[in-house]
Amino acid sequence: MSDSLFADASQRLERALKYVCLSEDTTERLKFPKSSLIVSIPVRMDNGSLKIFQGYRVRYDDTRGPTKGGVRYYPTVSLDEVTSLAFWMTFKCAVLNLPFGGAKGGITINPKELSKLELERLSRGYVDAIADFIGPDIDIPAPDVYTNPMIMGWMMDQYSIIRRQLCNGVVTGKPIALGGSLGRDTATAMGAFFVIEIILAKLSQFPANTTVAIQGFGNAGATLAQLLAQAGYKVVAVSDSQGGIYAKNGLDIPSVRQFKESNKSVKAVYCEGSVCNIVEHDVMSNEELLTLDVDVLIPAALENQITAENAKDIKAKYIFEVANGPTTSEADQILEARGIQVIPDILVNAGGVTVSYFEWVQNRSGFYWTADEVNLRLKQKMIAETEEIWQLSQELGISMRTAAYVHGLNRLGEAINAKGTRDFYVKN
Ligand SMILES: NC(=O)C1=CN([C@@H]2O[C@H](COP(=O)(O)OP(=O)(O)OC[C@H]3O[C@@H](n4cnc5c(N)ncnc54)[C@H](OP(=O)(O)O)[C@@H]3O)[C@@H](O)[C@H]2O)C=CC1
Ligand SMILES: O=C(O)CCC(=O)C(=O)O
Repeated sequence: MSDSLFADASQRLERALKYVCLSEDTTERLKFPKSSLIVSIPVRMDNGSLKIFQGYRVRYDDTRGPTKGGVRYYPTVSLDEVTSLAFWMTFKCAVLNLPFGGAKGGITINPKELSKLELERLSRGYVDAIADFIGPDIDIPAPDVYTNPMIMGWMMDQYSIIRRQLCNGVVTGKPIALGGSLGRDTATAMGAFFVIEIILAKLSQFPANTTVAIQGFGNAGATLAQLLAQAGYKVVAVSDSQGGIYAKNGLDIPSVRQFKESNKSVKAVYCEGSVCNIVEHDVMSNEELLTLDVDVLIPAALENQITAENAKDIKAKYIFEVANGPTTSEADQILEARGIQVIPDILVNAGGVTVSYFEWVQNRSGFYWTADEVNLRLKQKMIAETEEIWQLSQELGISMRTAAYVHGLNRLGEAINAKGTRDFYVKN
């Protein structure tokens, strides 16, 4: 595996470029981020000490519109990771035909170690540091791993203070009371659910005969587990950062969610000495969950989970990538050779940014939609783009991942070409 996540991510672009007709200039542009910002964020801690945290924001490409993408708070966040996530956002927005380019942000921090007030100071400090880099028509942050609507509300408020006017379109995924959209909290999972339903129906894999394992039990993973269980799929395993649980006849997802809420983890070891309503189950590691004998595997936590080391041991027939970048490019080739279908992140998890787009539209128009309107529009978009990518994959005989990149590249390439070469800036 390449040491650089971005170098590995770029290989997907290289593969897809063989199937599109783009000029060399256009191709060259797509290989580099437009601009990258590294900031230091001083935070006064509750004990009076001052700590400096490192933050990032990368705007990858803005040809199709203002850049868009979440902000991650995680101990391993780096410029390389944020650049890769911004790259994926660029393709994701093109795949869903949203009028956005791609961006991402992050802070190297374990937010679980901060008090609520420290977290608020950190989030406001981050916006102070990146304020000239973002804006409703420039770059629009949103939630990602270990960030949430409360943090988005603080960020929007801080930006509005700096600009001395209410700017609720600068951030999406906000609390409803501050201009958030109904349905944004469930959108990533709901979008993934629509993709899973369409693809599995095409492959004659029906809910009652389908076992599912999900890695990651946060906003995306837990909501999707619930949607799948409600639809009759047998969700047999779930996990979080502490490890996983498995029940061969299926877990009762509402009980697991309730249990996690009060015990911080799904892992059964936390059951000891407390009342646990989860059906009888085994505990397992995250690594073990990935190689379970299930029909569907759903990585919904972090990148680089399925690698050249464990790809040969994967037993699932279908992988739906809810996490960004959970499969390395080496693993992709092993899985493809073994006939395991991988449905890629830039399609499967695109429900989140799609409803973020709806939120931005609602903020700009000042006219708010019902949850049914949001979910219906999300469903229409997810179905339409999934069908197109499926057709491309069938016609060209390529994987769903390469087909998704080709689909996005066609739109991106057309937009880059339409802008012209701008050569007069660089020649002479
Ligand atoms: N939220 C969104 O709108 C979107 C999210 N995504 C992607 O989906 C994935 C999950 O995001 P989201 O659900 O929002 O994030 P959350 O912060 O809500 O949840 C993250 C989950 O991952 C678990 N986790 C953290 N570290 C590890 C680890 N080392 N091994 C296994 N599990 C771990 C967490 O465990 P614990 O609960 O114990 O902390 C938690 O259950 C990410 O890849 C994100 O980029 C993609 C598109 C949109
Ligand atoms: O909602 C958004 O704008 C972006 C969500 C995100 O970060 C992602 O899709 O990975």
